[in-house]
Amino acid sequence: MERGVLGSRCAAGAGHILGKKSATSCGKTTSTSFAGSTKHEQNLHGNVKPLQLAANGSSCLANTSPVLKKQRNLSARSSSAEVVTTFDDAKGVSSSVVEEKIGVLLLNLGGPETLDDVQPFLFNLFADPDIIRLPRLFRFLQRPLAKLISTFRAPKSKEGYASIGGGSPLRKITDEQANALKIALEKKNLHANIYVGMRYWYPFTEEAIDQIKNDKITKLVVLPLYPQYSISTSGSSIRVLQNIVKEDSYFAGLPISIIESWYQRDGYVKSMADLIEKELSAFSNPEEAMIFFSAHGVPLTYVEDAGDPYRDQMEDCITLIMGELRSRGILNSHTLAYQSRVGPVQWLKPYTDEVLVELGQKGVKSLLAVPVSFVSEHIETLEEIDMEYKELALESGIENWGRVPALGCTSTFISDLADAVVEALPAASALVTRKPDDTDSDLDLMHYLSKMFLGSILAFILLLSPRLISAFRNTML
Ligand SMILES: C=CC1=C(C)c2cc3[nH]c(cc4nc(cc5[nH]c(cc1n2)c(C)c5CCC(=O)O)C(CCC(=O)O)=C4C)c(C)c3C=C
Ligand SMILES: [Fe+2]
Repeated sequence: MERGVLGSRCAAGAGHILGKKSATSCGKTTSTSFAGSTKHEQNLHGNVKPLQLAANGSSCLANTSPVLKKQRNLSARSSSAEVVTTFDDAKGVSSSVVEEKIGVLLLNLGGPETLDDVQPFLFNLFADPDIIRLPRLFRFLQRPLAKLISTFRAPKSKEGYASIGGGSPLRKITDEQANALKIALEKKNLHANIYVGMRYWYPFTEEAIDQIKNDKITKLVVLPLYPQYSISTSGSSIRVLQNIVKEDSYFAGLPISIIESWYQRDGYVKSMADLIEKELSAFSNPEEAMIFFSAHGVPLTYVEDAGDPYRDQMEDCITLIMGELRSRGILNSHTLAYQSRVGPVQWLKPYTDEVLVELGQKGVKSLLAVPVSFVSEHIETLEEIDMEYKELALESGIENWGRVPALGCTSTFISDLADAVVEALPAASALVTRKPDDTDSDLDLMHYLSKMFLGSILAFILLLSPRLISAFRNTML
């Protein structure tokens, strides 16, 4: 992992842990279980799943088929300590108090905070095997390739970040959401520590996970801040956790419940519909405006070859939001397109930029853009949609342009996320892990050395070859 100033920001990461004192100041409820037995309630909540590792240690979440069911509403369990009643031989019943410390880990992408952070941030992103999926045989190229792509991509990305104030707002917004979630949970009588773990920048997921261990959390709910599941987003962050669970006995025994996706929750759907309804009313002829859902894309192979449920979930999400709007008598036309493609491969279609031009040519005059794959403002809303796509739309003949803001800390939305956490808690169970054996570590060392060797040769060749570089630049930018 590449870090801007190594070590110096770790303290900032620790600042993202909210409510460390809560465990001592909360109420109790009683639950009864027989000594030694743990109740595993797997798949109880539709999309809430205790994480399981396959026997080969790889994730079985990536190929999870989309879960399109509505979540069941289970009653809230508000506790930070529970009385465990055990049957003590023939003597009778004895009780002991086990302190429960609940943690909620919010997973997000992270973004560069300054322009100097852009290249190392991009390196971390492209070094992720869930972002650039190389065949196993070529995995040794991952880091040299990440170095190369991040170096070439950085100037363009920097321009984007410069135009939105010199850095990503993601950290600040995610911290605000974490605070708001903590308060919403407290209102529901659940006291929890909230941790923020970013995949590619500070505070890194690994830092948050360290802190969870230091705080001796006894039950953890993992909540990716992406409404829909993709291998490249929630999947990638969950993999970081899985890898730690494999190595660490504390995490191997920690009851964890992972909320894989939550776009189908009523609270989210209604909050999105509220925002759309409000923004539509700003048009002089609201009923004429087309609702234009723009989702972040993924390469087509993710969906077609790797079984990523992202596209199915996205389409289902749009159907649910439109259903809610129709039930309110809002009958506007709508469409879905995918934005932000990177590199030479085919991404999910249709592409946002192409659809905007077509709509303009077809005579659409009013358009409301709705970013739908993310719940915070970020470079792709503030720069790509608000600047690039708006300009393209206006050039293409669209006259009236509007954009729905990201949900951010909207109270109905945060309150629903809090409900999702409460509902996920009973499903928490220890993860199934496999300890690496000695042969694995020998192989790992050989693998690592050969990777380093071949990777260095390749980086050397590529960096010395101007023709290759200019061909590469033409495809990546
Ligand atoms: C659901 C959301 C996202 C998916 C899916 C996703 C996939 C994905 N992204 C890239 C490449 C880049 N993403 C970048 C920024 C970025 N991506 C998301 C969300 C999803 N990405 C967000 C919220 C952000 C912005 C963070 C911020 O700082 O505000 C970038 C960097 C910006 C740029 O240069 O455009 C890149 C690059 C790939 C390759 C991918 C799927 C494989
Ligand atoms: Fe992205």
